[in-house]
Amino acid sequence: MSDTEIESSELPDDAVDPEPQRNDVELSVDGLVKRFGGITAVDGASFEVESGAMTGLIGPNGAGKSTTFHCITGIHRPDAGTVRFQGRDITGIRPYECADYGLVRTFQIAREMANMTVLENLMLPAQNQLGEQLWRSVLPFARQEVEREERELLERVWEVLEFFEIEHIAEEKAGNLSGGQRKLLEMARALMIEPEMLLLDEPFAGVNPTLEHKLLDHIHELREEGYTFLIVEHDMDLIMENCERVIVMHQGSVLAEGAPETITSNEQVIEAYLGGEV
Ligand SMILES: Nc1ncnc2c1ncn2[C@@H]1O[C@H](COP(=O)(O)OP(=O)(O)OP(=O)(O)O)[C@@H](O)[C@H]1O
Repeated sequence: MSDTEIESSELPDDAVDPEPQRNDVELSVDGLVKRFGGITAVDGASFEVESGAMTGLIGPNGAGKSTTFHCITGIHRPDAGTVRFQGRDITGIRPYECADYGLVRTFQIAREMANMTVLENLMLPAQNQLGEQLWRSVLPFARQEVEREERELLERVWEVLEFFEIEHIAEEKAGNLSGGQRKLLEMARALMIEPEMLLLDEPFAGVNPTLEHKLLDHIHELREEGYTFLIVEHDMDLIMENCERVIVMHQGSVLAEGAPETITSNEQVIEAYLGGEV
């Protein structure tokens, strides 16, 4: 036995996991509960997301998908349950801590960002980490460091712009973009934080078919590079065609989980969610 290994007999009983977490589980949600007054938005949801996979989270309106996203990324504090990212308990952490760990969700471009250019919008997420301290802008050595970091940041911005093929709109105000271009920008912003896992909330809403294909190509390309995706989306066909696994939420909990073909033939799903139309 190596120094780092611990015999299970040395562990307290409650530390012995009868089903140890597989290495390839990127995110696990266990018994998540979130209430708003008398409404239980998430009611004991449990699921796992595999590393490097594209997983779809679907369910009818009000099923609790967005609230689950908010609980995972620290926007809401869950009333019960645990969230683990890469094996680490991240339940109830702050959104910025979540991003620091590499778990990032896309955000709609806020109204105050609409007057900023695409370039400025991309600089912002990473800029918080740079040149913030006064001493760094005053001391000559630190100033050089800040300048170097800013140069690197700008290089990264252009890399991301090129990846999404939106260099031509770099100087455009975010408020003037089409719905599809905004979605590209939202994802580009998330990539600036250099995440390992991306949570996308309806990334294709309001996107025309051409841009939808482009966005999907980018997502697949990123997936091949090793990024993990969890996507909330209402377009069922799109999820079934593009995700390896699908989680179905209904009334705050997980009704079914599995490969797309098992989901479309699951009677409970057909009954409760698809209304018998599949
Ligand atoms: N901040 C809140 N305050 C009160 N109730 C809320 C709040 N957020 C969500 N809810 C309620 O919780 C339930 C789940 O909502 P949620 O938005 O998570 O569902 P959803 O599956 O994302 O729905 P949709 O597909 O329509 O976006 C709904 O009944 C909703 O009205």
